[in-house]
Amino acid sequence: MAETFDVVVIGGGPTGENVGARAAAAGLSVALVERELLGGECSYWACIPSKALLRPAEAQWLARHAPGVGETVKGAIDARAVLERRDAMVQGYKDDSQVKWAEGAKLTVVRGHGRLSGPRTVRVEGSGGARELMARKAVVLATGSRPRLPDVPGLKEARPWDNREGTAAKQVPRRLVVLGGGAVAVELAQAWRSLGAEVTLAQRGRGLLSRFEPFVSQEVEQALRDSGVTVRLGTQATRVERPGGRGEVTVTLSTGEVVRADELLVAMGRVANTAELGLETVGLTPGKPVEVDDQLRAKSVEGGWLYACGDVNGRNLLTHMGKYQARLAGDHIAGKEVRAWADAKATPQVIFTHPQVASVGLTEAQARERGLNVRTVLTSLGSVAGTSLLGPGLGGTAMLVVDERRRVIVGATFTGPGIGELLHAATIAVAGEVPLDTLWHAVPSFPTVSEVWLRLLEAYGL
Ligand SMILES: Cc1cc2nc3c(=O)[nH]c(=O)nc-3n(C[C@H](O)[C@H](O)[C@H](O)COP(=O)(O)OP(=O)(O)OC[C@H]3O[C@@H](n4cnc5c(N)ncnc54)[C@H](O)[C@@H]3O)c2cc1C
Ligand SMILES: NC(=O)c1ccc[n+]([C@@H]2O[C@H](COP(=O)([O-])OP(=O)(O)OC[C@H]3O[C@@H](n4cnc5c(N)ncnc54)[C@H](O)[C@@H]3O)[C@@H](O)[C@H]2O)c1
Repeated sequence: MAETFDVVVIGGGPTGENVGARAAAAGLSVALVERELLGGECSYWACIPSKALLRPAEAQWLARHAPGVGETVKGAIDARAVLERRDAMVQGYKDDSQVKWAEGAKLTVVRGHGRLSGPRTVRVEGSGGARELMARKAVVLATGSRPRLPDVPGLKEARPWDNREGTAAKQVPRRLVVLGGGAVAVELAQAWRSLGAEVTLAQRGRGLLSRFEPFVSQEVEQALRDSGVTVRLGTQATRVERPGGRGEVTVTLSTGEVVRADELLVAMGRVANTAELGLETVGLTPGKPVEVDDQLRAKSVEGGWLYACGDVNGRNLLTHMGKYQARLAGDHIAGKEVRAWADAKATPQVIFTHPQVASVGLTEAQARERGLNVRTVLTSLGSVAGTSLLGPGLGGTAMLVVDERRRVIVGATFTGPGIGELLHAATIAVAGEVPLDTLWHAVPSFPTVSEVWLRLLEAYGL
């Protein structure tokens, strides 16, 4: 006999938890199906542990630049203490506190692998057997993503690290090769280097973090080199050898260079978790992201009962954007009118390297592709007293992309120490379409790094 709920959510990561909580807060009954740990990839093997691994290196870097302090900060980071802190931040890979939270939010947690077995029905297979769940109003797919493993000869057999081992390893490898040049690659390369590993990063493209403004790539490359990471650009692995999948790994690059290491980390993008989700029972194609409309409903499924939020829909693979979609989907299921527009024009992101990278909205290239008449302004972070006070040698760059027709900011990018905390001002300006002439009256305090906003507006001509 099927158990009936108003809403059945498959996947209890940050997205699934939030959509469930939002719907439950509106008075709907919600089943939250999770096959592993409530809290998802983000809590245990992605955002949280990677930031826990990176934070000490940033603190050390900032302290070393602080006048009068730098000289006192000598020696290497205590890797054991950092790994212990990481373990604490991931709650020892246990989800008791998240379960408690979910129960407090009136969600019924169902353990097991969920899959659609037809319209509005979900079959859950867990250790206690199979259960059939029926959804009166909606089924929400929030199953996230998994790492993409390219078809490089010998790569799979070499048993490489992905984001799981790359964030959960119990020991620091002596030598680490990182394949990829996106967010995961740059963050984890710098993290493991700071803990003592010799790191070589090999990236196929000509630059790192290619989705950002081009200056970001150059600055992050320099920062990685300054941290002691060996960076190889415009190259990719053509062969990987590791007899028996253990011990030394040998990576041959397309340039002919051979790199030997103790571990190999693959950070080459993600694949939506839709392969074993029963999508075929409702006319969708397994293995691909579930395409959604602006109400987060799966396109081409009749009746509007199937939603997909977070990494699984491929819109924006970021926790905060998954949670944004989740809030809107939860509201829509509860009967409110919603439209998810921030995805397309005001997505913020912070890369937690030192220096940090923070951006929101469109890059100059994206804005031009959309046919906007744009003008950019660029300034150095070092131009304000707030940055100088952090210490000599700390700088960065700030850039705005302005839509000339409307005189509003459509994109902003910053690099610099702790700059992620400056981003929300830009996100408000972009999402709120605040006219530049109004922004001129948003006075930043002296002497904060935020005064860079003044320099940017002056550079624009205000
Ligand atoms: C190393 C790394 C660092 C990152 N750092 C950041 C960061 O700093 N900031 C940021 O915003 N983003 C970051 N991300 C991206 C972020 O982790 C994802 O965008 C986020 O986890 C997506 O949340 P989600 O709920 O959609 O999916 P997930 O977190 O992947 O959760 C999906 C859940 O669904 C469960 N599940 C899957 N299939 C089924 C099924 N059939 N039945 C039952 N349960 C199922 C899974 O077990 C999992 O618990 C990082 C990613 C990586 C890899
Ligand atoms: N701080 C953050 O916000 C943060 C941190 C980590 C991850 N994330 C998110 O998680 C997602 C996954 O990150 P990611 O770094 O794995 O993916 P990504 O898409 O950001 O980067 C993938 C990288 O792999 C390279 N690549 C892809 N295929 C390749 C191939 N066959 N050979 C060689 N190189 C190849 C690409 O050039 C690119 O540099 C991203 O969407 C990212 O935004 C966010």
